[in-house]
Amino acid sequence: GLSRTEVGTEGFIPDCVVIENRQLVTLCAPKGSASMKSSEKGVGMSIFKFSFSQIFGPETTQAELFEDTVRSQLVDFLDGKNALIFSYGVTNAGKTFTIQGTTKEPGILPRVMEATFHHIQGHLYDGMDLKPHLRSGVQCLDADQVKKERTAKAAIFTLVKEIFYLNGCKPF
Ligand SMILES: Nc1ncnc2c1ncn2[C@@H]1O[C@H](COP(=O)(O)OP(=O)(O)OP(=O)(O)O)[C@@H](O)[C@H]1O
Repeated sequence: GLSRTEVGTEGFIPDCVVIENRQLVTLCAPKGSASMKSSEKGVGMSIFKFSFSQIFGPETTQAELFEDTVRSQLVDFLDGKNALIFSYGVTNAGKTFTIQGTTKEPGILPRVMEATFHHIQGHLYDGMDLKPHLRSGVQCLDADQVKKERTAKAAIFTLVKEIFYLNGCKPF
């Protein structure tokens, strides 16, 4: 399999994190660490192996991760099925980077949004008489209720514009 060692990546000590293959990671306690000292005394272990259904190494691009992990869930979601995608890990592990990403390297969330809106293009309902209700219901509004919704929407847009002005940003 692909054997590679994390070297030079911020925060990793060489040989501490070894991606053995697409399914297996070995973690070795660093020299002098508490785990290493206890294992030398015969308490606990200094090497841990973790297996996963698929490991994506540091060379993985946001686009590759999206295609290999999210795309099929997104296709099912657009077909009406439920899907849950979450990131989990210690602080600084890269959760925000993976989900949100950056302008240059957008993560899962903006990619899902783009694909979703692309998918429903031309099918958007721009009437104001249907309102989402609770988890998956829809409320049909009468003329008076529609008027209230329009007023509330206008108020929100005004508020957002004010916030943009206050922050010195261009309004949309
Ligand atoms: N795959 C990656 N490629 C390049 N840089 C990354 C990657 N993953 C994370 N980083 C960088 O590592 C740093 C920590 O990542 P991030 O903020 O996403 O961690 P986090 O798990 O969300 O942390 P916290 O739990 O503290 O919010 C950031 O500067 C981020 O840009």
